[in-house]
Amino acid sequence: MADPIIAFIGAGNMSSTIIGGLVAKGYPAANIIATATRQASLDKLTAIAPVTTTLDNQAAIAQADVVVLGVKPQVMKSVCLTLAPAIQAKKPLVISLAAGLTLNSFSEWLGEGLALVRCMPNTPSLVQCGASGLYGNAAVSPAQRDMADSMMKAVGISLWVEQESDIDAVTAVSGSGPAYYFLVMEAMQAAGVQLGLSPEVARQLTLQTALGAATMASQSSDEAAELRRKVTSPGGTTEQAILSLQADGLEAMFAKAMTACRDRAIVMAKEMAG
Ligand SMILES: NC(=O)C1=CN([C@@H]2O[C@H](COP(=O)(O)OP(=O)(O)OC[C@H]3O[C@@H](n4cnc5c(N)ncnc54)[C@H](OP(=O)(O)O)[C@@H]3O)[C@@H](O)[C@H]2O)C=CC1
Ligand SMILES: O=C(O)[C@@H]1CCC=N1
Repeated sequence: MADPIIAFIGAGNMSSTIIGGLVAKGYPAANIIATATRQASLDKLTAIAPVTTTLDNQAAIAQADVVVLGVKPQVMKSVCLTLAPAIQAKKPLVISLAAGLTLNSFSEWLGEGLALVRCMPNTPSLVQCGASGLYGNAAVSPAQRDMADSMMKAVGISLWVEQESDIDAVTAVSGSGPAYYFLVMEAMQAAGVQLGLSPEVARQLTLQTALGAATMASQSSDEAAELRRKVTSPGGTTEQAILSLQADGLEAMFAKAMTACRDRAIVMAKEMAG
């Protein structure tokens, strides 16, 4: 099916970045409907993308081939219980963006027999540089799998994982990952200022360096470790920075942080199940 009608339930940070990315890529805005609880949120969305909006979730679902659940995990159960009759009547492909929440929970809340996909996207979808992990249940048809895949590929890369629990690892790597890079940028900018640069110069150099390093790493046949080696002259300046970061346990810090992220997804699933 070309350009299915997609209803986004929830028009917050994540939905609006996917919608903005889709429309910027040429997906017809007329085929996208978004809902929220506050009209102000919908007005904010239509300022970036001229999609159809409504405060009526049921009306949105009645027209949809794909329903994207973009509300916070904490309210997902209560929202799903109210959506269940409309979803069972229309039987669209249902895609959850929520961290943690399992396909089993969605089957309990929405009823059995639905094609369900868990998608873990990230906010760089807004600039078509998103990275999404997807996992679907057995009811997802090949055509629906293509729909989910095409939707997320329009805003970046989209990879299917082999088991549902892998989505929690995807959350730790790419779902939450942009925040780690933003934190590194904040730290580099602040350190640049401490070393005497103006905030604006430190900011521009930090951002361009992040962009340059990411672009180079994604276009090069060299692994990141080899690219790093090429910057690091023996006895030179970079070596001192890298030795300092490693002595302070950077790798262990990332392993611990990302395990905490993955574990939080598992705990959220348990807290919000039932
Ligand atoms: N932010 C991120 O980087 C990522 C988020 N996610 C997942 O995406 C989901 C959304 O997160 P995020 O966008 O950050 O959250 P936000 O709080 O920014 O957005 C949530 C949206 O849900 C809307 N909403 C709440 N209740 C209802 C309802 N009953 N009917 C319709 N809309 C409703 C809110 O409406 P209103 O605006 O009117 O309050 C709001 O627009 C979460 O499950 C999260 O785990 C996944 C990957 C990355
Ligand atoms: O922090 C969160 O819970 C969401 C999911 C991944 C990114 N943001």
